[in-house]
Amino acid sequence: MDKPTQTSTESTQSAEPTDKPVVLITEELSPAAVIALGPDVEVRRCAGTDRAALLEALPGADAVLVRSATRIDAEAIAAGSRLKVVGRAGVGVDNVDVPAATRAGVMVVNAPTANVVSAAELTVGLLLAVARNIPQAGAALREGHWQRSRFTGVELSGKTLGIIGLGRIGSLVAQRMRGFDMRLLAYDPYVRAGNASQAGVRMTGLDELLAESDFLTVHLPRTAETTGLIGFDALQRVKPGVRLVNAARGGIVDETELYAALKEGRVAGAALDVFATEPCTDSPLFELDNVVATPHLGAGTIEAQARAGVAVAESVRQVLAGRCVPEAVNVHMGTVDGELAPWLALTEQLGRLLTAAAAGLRGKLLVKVAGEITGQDTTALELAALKGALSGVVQGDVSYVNAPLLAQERGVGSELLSAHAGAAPHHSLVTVSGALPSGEVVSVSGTLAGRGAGGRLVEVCGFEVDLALAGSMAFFRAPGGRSLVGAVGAALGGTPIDALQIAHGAPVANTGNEVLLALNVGRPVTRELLDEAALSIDATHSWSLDETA
Ligand SMILES: NC(=O)c1ccc[n+]([C@@H]2O[C@H](COP(=O)([O-])OP(=O)(O)OC[C@H]3O[C@@H](n4cnc5c(N)ncnc54)[C@H](O)[C@@H]3O)[C@@H](O)[C@H]2O)c1
Ligand SMILES: O=C(O)[C@H](O)COP(=O)(O)O
Repeated sequence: MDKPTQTSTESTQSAEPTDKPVVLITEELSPAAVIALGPDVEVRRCAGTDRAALLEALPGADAVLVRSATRIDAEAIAAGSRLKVVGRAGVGVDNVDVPAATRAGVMVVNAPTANVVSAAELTVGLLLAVARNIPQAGAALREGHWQRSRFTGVELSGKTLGIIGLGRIGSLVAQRMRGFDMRLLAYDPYVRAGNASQAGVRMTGLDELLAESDFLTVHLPRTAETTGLIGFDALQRVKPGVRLVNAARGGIVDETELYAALKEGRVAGAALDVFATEPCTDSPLFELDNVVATPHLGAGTIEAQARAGVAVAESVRQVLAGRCVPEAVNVHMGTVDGELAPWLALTEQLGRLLTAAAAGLRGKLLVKVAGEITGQDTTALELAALKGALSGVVQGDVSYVNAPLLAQERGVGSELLSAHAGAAPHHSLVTVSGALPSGEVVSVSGTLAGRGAGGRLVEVCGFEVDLALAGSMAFFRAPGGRSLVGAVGAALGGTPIDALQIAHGAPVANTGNEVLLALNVGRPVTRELLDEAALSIDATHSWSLDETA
């Protein structure tokens, strides 16, 4: 799809058939997101929090665009029988069952950087609010109370800020709070201390951070490991009088334990933007004077919403157009630029051909890339070979998303070897190889003849060929030295033969007296015709591939 010039077609949820891919939007997104989706999709809407409506709308959707309030769990993924992508217009994907999406071959994309500045700025606001009681003082004033001493606060300057999770947002918070003359500590076992110290942050263990911090701020993803991390134990170990901010995810701070610690005064104040269950309107925490609360507003700015909406809409368009995106949460394809794209298609075809030649898939798939193309990130070619190889042996859809999982389940491994040398006489070459049960190695190699040109098959099992890798193809390995062409032609009956090559074993490999007969044929060759032709020339091995399907 090209850059959008018109907005997409919009409709409320409808069962009307449409030619365009359907993008289901389940939460409030920036209008810029809908514009970015472009005219080639039909936009439908439903409330993601209305479970019944969501499950009813999902079967008609090719893509679903959500924020944090829509639960895309295994049931929702199963309901989305034609779903190709879940787009999360924001950072956290804890509301999406990513393993279930992966198994179903559905790509999950997010906008990992779109709202981080807004979230960091809200955190700064919450730190100031909890230090100076700003919202409480304002609310009291509106009720007619001019109470200056009641709302006496504390300074940030000179205090220690403990940052739990020094990722994108934690780092932006650190950068900003240095300007407030705070001493910065961070706990994040996955961050290198060297990088942190350059940013003026000292990495510590969690215990030390809890014991030394006057303010704590949480910037973790919600995972099994982080849920309840700031619970009874951690809150026993804090510096008495600490003030706590959580603008990451509800549930990381245990709300019941926090309530107890606030009541006791061990925690002097808390500012919470996120809650274990959202929306949250009647928490006991809201009864406490020393609690500041906002309704999950971290990403709630015009700028962040526009960035997140546009970024994820762009990714969804790309995925619907069959392209790969770097923001995919559950596919790791490296960088895929325009130049690599035709090589992906070629490698997928080679994978399919290999499975046909090897009559199945087992052991390990080796993907060798040589020549100029190795100047690029070729990681994705390994996935492409797996996708192609599996599509011949797996019931149901194989995609870049579920190919590694499906391969793993079948005990099939893969390896990518990339070396500049070894492509001659071609400018670039991809070879996919695997083993037969006998241990014999089967390989197929292909190249692209030029910009916009289709793939060429240049090697099959050690035999040199030069054939278009397209349409229907048939292959026979047979003893040489006889008239094979006439026999095969007769056996294939009226099947039009567009191109036929007889390749002799040497010099590519020691294939003895055997020859390879490779044909581009005008229509798919049935198993019966293939067997008949193979019998007529005493072929030791025959297979066909239909690339028109
Ligand atoms: N309130 C909002 O509206 C809002 C807006 C944006 C993001 N968020 C949330 O903020 C959080 C942080 O986002 P981010 O973009 O900085 O993510 P990030 O992935 O860049 O950073 C998270 C950090 O947490 C660390 N981490 C992971 N598990 C850990 C553990 N068990 N112990 C210690 N550290 C651990 C990681 O190493 C990483 O450095 C996420 O939960 C995100 O969903 C909330
Ligand atoms: O993870 C995020 O990006 C934030 O929590 C924002 O969530 P939202 O899109 O629902 O505001």
